[in-house]
Amino acid sequence: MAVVLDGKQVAAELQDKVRRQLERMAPKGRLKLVVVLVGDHPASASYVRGKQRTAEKIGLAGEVRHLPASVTAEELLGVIDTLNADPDVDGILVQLPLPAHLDERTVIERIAPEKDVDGFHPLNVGRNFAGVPAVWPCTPAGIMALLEHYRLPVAGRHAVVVGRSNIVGKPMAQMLLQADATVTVCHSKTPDLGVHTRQADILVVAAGVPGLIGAEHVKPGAVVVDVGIHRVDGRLVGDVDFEAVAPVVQAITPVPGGVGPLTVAMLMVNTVRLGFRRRGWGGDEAWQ
Ligand SMILES: Nc1nc2c(c(=O)[nH]1)N[C@@H](CN(C=O)c1ccc(C(=O)N[C@@H](CCC(=O)O)C(=O)O)cc1)CN2
Ligand SMILES: [Mg+2]
Repeated sequence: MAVVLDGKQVAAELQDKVRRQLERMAPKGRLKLVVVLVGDHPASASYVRGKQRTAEKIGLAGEVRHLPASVTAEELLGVIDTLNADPDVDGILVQLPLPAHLDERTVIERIAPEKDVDGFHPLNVGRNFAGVPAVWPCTPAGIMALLEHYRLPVAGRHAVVVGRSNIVGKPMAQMLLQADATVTVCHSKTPDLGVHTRQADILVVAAGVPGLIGAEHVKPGAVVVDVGIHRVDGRLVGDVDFEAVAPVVQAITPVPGGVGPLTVAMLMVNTVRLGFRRRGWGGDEAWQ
C-alpha cells in the first residue's frame, strides 16, 4: 500500500513557518492580502473564505472584496487599480473562474506584477519560464513543496503531467523541468493516455475528469499527485481512482487533504515573499 502524502500536515508546517516569520516582523507592520471574489459560485466562495481564514490565522491582514456577478469589466478593473495603488496592500488575487462576461486575461493583466500572488500575470509567467526569480502559481509550487517534504526525488525522473491549464499543468511541467525531470505533458487530445502515464515515475493529474486515472494507467512504484476535486454523489473525489491506484504505487495524494491545502499555504508564502520584497524587508533569505 502506498504512502499517503499528507498535504494538510505539510500545509500546516508551511503556514507555521510563515507565521513565525510574520511574528518577527510584526513591529514593522502587518502585510495585507486582498482576495477579489466576483459572484456567488459556492466552491469559489468556500476557497476564498479558506484563504481569508488562513491569512488571519498566520498574522496577515486578509480582506475579501465581494463583487456582484453583474459587475462590469470597468468596475472590476477600477477595483484592481485602487488595490494596485494602495501602499498597504501587498498581495492581490482574483478568484477564478470569473463570470462569462468578464475576460480573465484582461483582469489578470491589470494586477500589478509585484502584487500578483497567484503568479498568473504574463510578466511573472515569463520570468518563471526564463528562470528569473518570481512567485510560481500556488498549486504547482505546493506540489513541489510536498515532493520535497517527503524527499521524493525529481531530478532524472520521468514526470508526466496530465492537463495543460495556465493555473496548474503548464507551470507544473515547467517547475518539474527546472528541477531536472524529463517531462511529458498530456491533455484531452492525447490519444492512448496510458501509453504515456505508464512511463511516469511522477504522475501529476490535473485533467478535471473524475476518476480518469485507474490502476491500468500507472507504473508500479510511481508517485501520483491528484489535483482534481469533484463532488460526486455527495463526496469529494479526484481525477485519480484512489482505491484502485493506491495499492499499486509508492505514494499518492488523497482528495481531499492532498494538494488543495497546499495551494492555500503557498498563497501565504507568495504573499509574504512579495510583501517582504515590496516593503524592503529583505529578500527570500529573510523569511526562510
Ligand atoms: N485565483 C485563483 N483561482 C483559482 C485557483 C488559484 O490558485 N488561484 N485555484 C483553484 C481553486 N483553489 C484556490 O483558489 C483551491 C481549490 C481547492 C482547495 C482545497 O483546499 N481543497 C480541499 C477540499 C475543499 C472542499 O471541501 O471543497 C482539499 O483538496 O482538501 C483550496 C483552494 C481554482 N481557482
Ligand atoms: Mg486541462
